[in-house]
Amino acid sequence: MDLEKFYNHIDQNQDLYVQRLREAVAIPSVSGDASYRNDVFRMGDWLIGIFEELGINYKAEDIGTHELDGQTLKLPKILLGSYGNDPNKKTILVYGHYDVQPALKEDGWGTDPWELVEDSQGRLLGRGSSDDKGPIIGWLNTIEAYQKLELEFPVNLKICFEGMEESGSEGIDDLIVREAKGYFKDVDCVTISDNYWLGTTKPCLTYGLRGISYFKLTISGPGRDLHSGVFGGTVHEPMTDLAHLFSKLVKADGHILIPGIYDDVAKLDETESNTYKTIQFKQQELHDAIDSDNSIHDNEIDTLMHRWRYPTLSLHGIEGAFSAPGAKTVIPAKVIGKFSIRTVPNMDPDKVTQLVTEFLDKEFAKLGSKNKMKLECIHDGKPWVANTDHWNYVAAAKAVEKVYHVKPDLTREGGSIPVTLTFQEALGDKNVLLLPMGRGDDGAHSINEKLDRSNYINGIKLFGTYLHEVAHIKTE
Ligand SMILES: C[C@H](N)C(=O)N[C@@H](Cc1c[nH]cn1)C(=O)O
Ligand SMILES: [Zn+2]
Ligand SMILES: [Zn+2]
Repeated sequence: MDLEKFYNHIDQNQDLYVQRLREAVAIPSVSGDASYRNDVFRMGDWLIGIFEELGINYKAEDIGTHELDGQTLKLPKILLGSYGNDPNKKTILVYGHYDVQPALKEDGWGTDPWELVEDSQGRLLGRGSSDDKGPIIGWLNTIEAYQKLELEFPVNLKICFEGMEESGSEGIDDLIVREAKGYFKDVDCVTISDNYWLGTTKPCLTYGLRGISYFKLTISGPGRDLHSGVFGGTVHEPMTDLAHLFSKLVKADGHILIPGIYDDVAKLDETESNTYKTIQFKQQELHDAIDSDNSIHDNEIDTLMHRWRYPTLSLHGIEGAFSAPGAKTVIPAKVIGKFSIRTVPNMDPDKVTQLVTEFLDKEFAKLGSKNKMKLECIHDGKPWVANTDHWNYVAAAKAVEKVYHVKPDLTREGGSIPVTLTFQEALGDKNVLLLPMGRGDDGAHSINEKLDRSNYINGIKLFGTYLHEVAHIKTE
């Protein structure tokens, strides 16, 4: 295959690809907010339109309903696509998600989050540009480029795009297990592009993810919100209890205070320790990505270890608390604290929930409060680490070298993609590769999320080259 011709074609079609991403970003497919559910459906339909244009066989799997914000809602369909069916070719499964995190202009976005805006530095700003609309559309652009150039597609491609990843991937595990010997039967390996380079200049292949256990801690007491001047000092205030409990979970330096939480964390051995020494990463890249220098650790290795191989606990928010500007003197009647624990090998989600429950029950009892406390784990997913000696990683490394003229770093990721381990296990220990498209400063989940035009375009080249390399690599 003439890769130069392939790359030229992609360069020449940049604007078409950007336009596609623009259309996708304009659909606010927020899975975690019931009021956007129709937009998540619309986003699925938009992708189906492209599947049809490209002649991808597909099924849109109905996976039932779930409860959200006190409503029973239909879950977004899981799109299963199939492109090519040649028994002499390898079969690669690509997974991605078409839902996004919430975004409000007033959170601090410089532009409308649902309008793709390209700035003077070639950054394509918009919610979902990097996580994960750019990458999933990247795969579809890759198929189109092969078609337009009338090149033989190098592999059989299976596609699995879901619309609930940002909200715990509800319903997908059952589908994967159910279809392991059906739709996913011939899959040789899995590739996921849903994470980011470590920094801003060097591409990487990612072989590990942290798990996540996400908790909802509800404290309720008074039957209604109260006037603090009239009732302050005479009632147990839910917010006071919650603030107290939050303060017991984690220290300011990030150390988790829940007894037993570190017990199962994999011990650091010399082999692993050595892997951190060669990674190209500078503290300054962390500071640039967070627009601040408030890092806990003062060196790169500790920073990476605390992102990849140690658990962390983050406090995310409080539902029901007064949060508007001004000075409302309210005592909220019910507050719901949200926090999550990023888990690492060899932690077990059920044990994490048990430890958190026992600890908070004990701490709440110490308060002597007449309020009620309820703890729920609303979703969890296990950590994952892969074997990087596999041909899947070798092919991807060759592709990176061809497109970026540099050997990729092998990295782990602090975030979570719960479905990764499900694929690996349900498909009979098939290798899974994370092949990121965007950069470490893309601001996924944050304000001003972006995907650099060069990452998007080179990412399409990378996907096409990777499939070409997979087709040619020896598998024994
Ligand atoms: C790494 C991936 N792009 C991602 O953002 N994953 C989310 C998954 C999640 C779990 N609960 C809510 N979202 C993440 O790591 O936060
Ligand atoms: Zn995400
Ligand atoms: Zn994602």
